[in-house]
This record gives sequence, structure tokens and C-alpha cells, in this order.
Amino acid sequence: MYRYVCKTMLRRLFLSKKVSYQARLFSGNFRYLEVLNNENNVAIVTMKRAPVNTLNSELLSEISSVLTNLDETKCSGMVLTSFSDKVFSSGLDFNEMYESRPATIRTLVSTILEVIIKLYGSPFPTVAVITGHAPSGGCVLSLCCEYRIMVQNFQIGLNVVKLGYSTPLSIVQLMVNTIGHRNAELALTSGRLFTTNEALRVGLIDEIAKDRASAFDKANDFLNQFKVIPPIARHFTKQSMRRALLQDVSINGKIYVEDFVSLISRPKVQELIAAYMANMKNKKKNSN
Ligand SMILES: CCCCC/C=C\CCC/C=C/CC(=O)SCCNC(=O)CCNC(=O)[C@H](O)C(C)(C)COP(=O)(O)OP(=O)(O)OC[C@H]1O[C@@H](n2cnc3c(N)ncnc32)[C@H](O)[C@@H]1OP(=O)(O)O
Repeated sequence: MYRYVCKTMLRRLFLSKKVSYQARLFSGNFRYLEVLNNENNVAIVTMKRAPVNTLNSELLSEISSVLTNLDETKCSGMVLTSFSDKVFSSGLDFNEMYESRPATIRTLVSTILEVIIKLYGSPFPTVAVITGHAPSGGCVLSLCCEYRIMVQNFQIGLNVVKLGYSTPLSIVQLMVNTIGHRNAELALTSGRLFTTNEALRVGLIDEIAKDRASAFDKANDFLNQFKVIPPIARHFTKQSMRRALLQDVSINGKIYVEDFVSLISRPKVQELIAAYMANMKNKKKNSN
């Protein structure tokens, strides 16, 4: 009898360890992401690809898997943020766009498109806590969220024209939906990066925070308001607001991806990317 009780207790202990291990697995399974659930069933998704959260195919496909998982597990909300107090994300990885095979560029571009579709169309409320610079692809990720809170003294925007290629139509639409046609045209054609204050003025972000902690307080306030709203009503309303863009990318996504791949592969664009990368390195060398 004594042996049986001991065995059962050991088995229970083992099982409970296994369960908590599995719970940790979800947050520890990723190379470039940390995913934690808070007490309100809100997922805090932190990008942690040092130094500047450059979006390569692997980080993007991890974000994509998390989004599927959060949808299946019916989370109450999601906060997308960065481990860094200087950069939210530096955008798509030049190393996968420069002198790369079309297949490599295609994987990168189709993975960001997959993320855009899942994040923009997610049933749960989403907030971007922007703790640093958010150029290009970084700005796109935040635009797919419903609410943007940005810490003071950084820059955000879509500077892609400076790299010699045009902004894809659906990304233009994301910007137009957020800051209006006139402001979007001025910003996109000049590749303008907005300071935090300018971004608030134009509506590119919704709130300014003095630091990460206060940004999280504001994110909680935003998400808490939905506790009294029936999720299904909220979800359908969000879908109605976002349907046009989602339908467009689900019908024409493959064409947009191919257009973007051939745009990036052009010799002139490749030259500009090389010059841009060299300029970044020089800036760094001169500042050291
Ligand atoms: C429906 C159609 C779908 C198809 C397409 C969908 C979406 C596409 C639309 C959006 C388009 C996106 C294109 C891009 O995103 S291209 C990337 C553009 N990014 C930028 O212009 C930003 C470049 N980076 C910076 O300006 C700075 O790094 C910074 C973010 C301001 C941070 O500055 P700092 O903290 O001083 O850090 P460093 O500059 O020293 O950078 C550290 C390190 O990282 C390297 N790096 C930075 N950004 C990138 C990058 N994007 N790709 C690759 N590598 C990058 C940088 O060179 C440093 O490397 P070393 O340490 O080796 O010197």
C-alpha cells in the first residue's frame, strides 16, 4: 500500500512537472520570440532578434505560428513589442534581399504577407508597443495592429522609396486607412520617417508613452475596455472594417509577392540596397 501511494504521488509530481514544462514550451520554443500570457489571457509577444529585430524569414514565420496559435487558443488580446529600448524593428532583412536567389526573396516576402494577413485579420484585439525606431517593415507590423503606443524620441514610417522600389498597393492602403490619403501620399512618395510627436499629430500612432512601463499601462487600458464587449460582435465589426484589404490580399497576394520579388531583384534596386547597407555601416564606423 505504502509503495502504491508513493508511486502515485511520484506519478502526479511527474505529470504536474510535465504540464508546467509544456506551458513553458510555448514561450520557449522560439528562437526569436518570447510569448507570455498575462492574468487577463493577453499574449505579450516580444521580438528578440538582436540587435535590431531585423525581419528575416525565420522571425516572420515564428510570428506567423504564434498568431495561428493565439487564434486557436482564443486569447483575449495581444501586445506586440520589442526586447530593445531603441528599436522596435529595423524592417525586412537586407541580407535576404541583397544578392539573394529569387526563391529566398520570395520566401521572405510571402512570409511577411502571411503575417500581415493573420495580424491584420486577427479576431482578438492587438496593440503595438513601439519601444524604439520602426522603419519600413517595422512600421508595417505596427500598422496591422489596432492600436499603436510609441515611446518618445524615435522614428516611424515607410521609407521604401528611398531604396528604389515602390510601396506595394496593399501597404499603401494600410497607410491611407491610418493617416488618410493626403498625408499618406506625402509620406510615401518622400519616404518620410516621422518622429514620435509628428506620428501622433498625423495619426500614425495613437498615444505617446514616456517609457516601456507606461506604454504597457496604456496598452492594458486599451485592451481592458473590451472586457465588456462581446468578443464575437467585436470580431465581426473588425472584420467588416478590414474586409476590403483582406479580400484584396487573399485574391491578389501571389501577384503582389511576385511583383515585389521582381522589383527587388532589379539591378538598380540591388545597387541602391548595397549603397544603403554600406551607408549604415559607415555611419556606425564614424559614430564609434
Ligand atoms: C502585399 C504585398 C506584400 C509584399 C511586401 C510586404 C511588405 C513590404 C512593405 C514594407 C517594405 C519593407 C522593406 C524593408 O523593410 S527594407 C528594410 C528597411 N529598413 C531600414 O531602412 C532601416 C535600416 N536600419 C536603420 O536605419 C538602423 O539600423 C536603425 C533601425 C535606425 C537602428 O540603428 P542603430 O541602433 O544605430 O543600429 P545599426 O544601424 O548599427 O544596426 C545594427 C546592425 O543591424 C544591421 N541592420 C540594420 N537594419 C538592417 C536590415 N533591415 N537588414 C539587415 N541588417 C540590418 C546594421 O547593418 C548593423 O549591422 P552590423 O552590426 O553588422 O554593422
